Amino acid sequence: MEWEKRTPYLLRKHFGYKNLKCFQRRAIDAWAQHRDCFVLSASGSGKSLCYQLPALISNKVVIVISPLISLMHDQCMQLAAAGVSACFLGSGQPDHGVELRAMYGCYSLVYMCPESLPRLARGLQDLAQSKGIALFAVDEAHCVSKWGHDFRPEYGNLGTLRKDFTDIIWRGQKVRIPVMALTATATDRVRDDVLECLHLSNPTIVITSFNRPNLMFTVHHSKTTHPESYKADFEPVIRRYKRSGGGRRLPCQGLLSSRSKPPHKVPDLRPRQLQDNQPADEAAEIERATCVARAKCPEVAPLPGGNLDDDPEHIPMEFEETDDDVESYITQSTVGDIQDRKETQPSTSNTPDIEKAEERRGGDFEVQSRGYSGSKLRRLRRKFSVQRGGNRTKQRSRAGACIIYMPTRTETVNLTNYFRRRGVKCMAYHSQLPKEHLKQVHELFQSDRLQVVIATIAFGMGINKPNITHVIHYGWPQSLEDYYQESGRAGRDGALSHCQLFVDMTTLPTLLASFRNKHETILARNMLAQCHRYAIRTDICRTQMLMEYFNEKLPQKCQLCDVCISGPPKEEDLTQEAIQMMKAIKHSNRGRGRNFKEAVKSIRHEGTKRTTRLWWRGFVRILLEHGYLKDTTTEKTFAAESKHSRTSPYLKFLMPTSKGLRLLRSKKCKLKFHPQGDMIVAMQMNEETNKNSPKESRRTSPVQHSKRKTKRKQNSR
Ligand SMILES: Nc1ncnc2c1ncn2[C@@H]1O[C@H](COP(=O)(O)OP(=O)(O)OP(=O)(O)O)[C@@H](O)[C@H]1O
Repeated sequence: MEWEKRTPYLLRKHFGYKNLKCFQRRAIDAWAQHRDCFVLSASGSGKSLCYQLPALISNKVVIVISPLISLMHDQCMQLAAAGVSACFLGSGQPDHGVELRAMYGCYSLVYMCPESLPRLARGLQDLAQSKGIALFAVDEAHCVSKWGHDFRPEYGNLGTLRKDFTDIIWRGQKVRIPVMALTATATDRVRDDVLECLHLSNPTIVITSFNRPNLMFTVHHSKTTHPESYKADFEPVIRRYKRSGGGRRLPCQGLLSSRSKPPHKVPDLRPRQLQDNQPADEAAEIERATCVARAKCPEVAPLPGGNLDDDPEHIPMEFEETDDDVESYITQSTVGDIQDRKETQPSTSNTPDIEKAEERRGGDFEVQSRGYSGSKLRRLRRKFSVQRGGNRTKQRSRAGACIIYMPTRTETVNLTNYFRRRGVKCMAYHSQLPKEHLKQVHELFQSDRLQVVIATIAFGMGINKPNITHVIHYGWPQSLEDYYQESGRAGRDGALSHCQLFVDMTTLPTLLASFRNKHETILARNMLAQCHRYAIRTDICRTQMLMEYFNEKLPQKCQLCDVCISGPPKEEDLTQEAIQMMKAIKHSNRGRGRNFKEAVKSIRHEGTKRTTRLWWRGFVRILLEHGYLKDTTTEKTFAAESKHSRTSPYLKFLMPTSKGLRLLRSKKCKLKFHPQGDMIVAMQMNEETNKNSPKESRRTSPVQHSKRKTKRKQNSR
């Protein structure tokens, strides 16, 4: 094929790769045949190259539709480093000359938001007929679909591309400009929706495995809203980053310096090599970033005096108290929603304070950047190659970088403070912080000068940083698409990386506030149910479960996740419990079944060692999954939307199935199951209460308990 001849040279020259990956070859081949294409490939697999290379091969312009300015900016910077001219257009572009030059074909790649498309329609037509447009690439194409996890209504208008650029006259010939849609997260339904909305005609579908074999998925139970939990859950992270030099002394600067205390004289215990390699200006840069943020934000509260060391025992010996702490207060004060200063404790409220789509988009920021071409391009390229090859980067990234996702904005700030007090260099990121601050976080993190970012979902799309070794989700994600996409930020260099999920298994995930119609609410709850199922199951490999969600069958277990490593818990004979539940719901079956809570109450009254509703909820879900019971309410609402409809955690009215009734009649049947996450937590809680309660009340059923009570009353009479 003609295009393949130039590829090795271009690949080596601009990107330093030897070969195209198989899926990249297929996508570019479709483009070369003027065919539309849909590319579905794991995050970090290299989708960008599928539309970047056509620009270089054809010497025409590639128009890339992208959802966030920050994302476009990152890509332009990376292309500049690769010696490819690129620019982005739209509200974030301060230089109007860039738009003019872009429409004259001065840049190989032109990025724009979908909102800009109607305004630029005329210019694009002219460009297509003059310099020529090689391709329209719709990046993060799942935003097109309202079934996707990042729906953007403006993406719905992109269907016009196919109509408007089908018969373009270029150098006397009629050409059809292909459209390429790319995404890393799309279920079958989302994929079909994208194809339909974009009006792709007879597209080539390129689907690769979703699997990222270097990601270790683990799930942990944690009372994520409990004040003690930060300590238990984050100590390993803190230790890692303290060791790698996160808490060194920062130089005092400007308005912050007068507030800081003189440093304690403590011996510097850090390894020699580390001390020598740590540039002092980085910390100053972080500080400067927040100074700027503070200056820009009118509602900044005065800095609190004298309470930097209200937790002195937590200031590590080898780290002097840092001015970074002061910065954390600035970060708080820019939030405006934090009242007191006891924020080293997690929020006790479990109510998420963000609306998902808004938060994700709100995390975008404007960038003062013109296009990259000519001498500017060469300068940038030199600068980047020095940074890339430099020793400093290697030294800094030894512990890897880490993103911690918190469910609420308040909690991002709380945890940032907590980390800083323990000497870890980190910054908060959420949509309500000043844009200047967000931009700085991006830049510092990207250039390895910041190790930990504590963020809401606003920080995610487009973070293409190779050495992120840990992504932690602290609280229930809203969907497995979200979870997988955000976790996909880890291990992009191919190195083994950790994706940890901390959830409170005693609670059910709740929806973030948003405008949804009834159907969308059902869908969103269904997505939550999938997250719950993922976290609670103790007997299926986590990666296999994630792949199953994306309709991919992974033939082997990953051998990395917590289920594969520790193995499922021992099977228990739960026949008696199954019969108890079956009996409890059988008798009040009047067409709609028995309320789950009432059923548990009646079982407790009869006497059982399984006293918590939490345990029964887990167990009922097993029975539902195995077809012994059905949930009449969730069946109606979930069945249409989910292949896992039986496993919804939101139990309401239960009825035995014919299989369940057969179990009641049979004398020999034995039911053995692995207890699930919530059942294990319930049993542990039970044990603890038994340990702490007086001996006589241990392991007594409510019936025994009430009998004992009457006896006591009689005696006293
Ligand atoms: N042919 C190739 N050979 C080797 N490495 C490659 C190749 N193509 C891409 N990569 C590398 O893969 C990494 C991810 O690339 P890219 O940002 O395009 O991923 P992506 O699929 O767009 O991810 P996301 O969906 O998360 O945005 C980059 O660091 C890039 O260097």
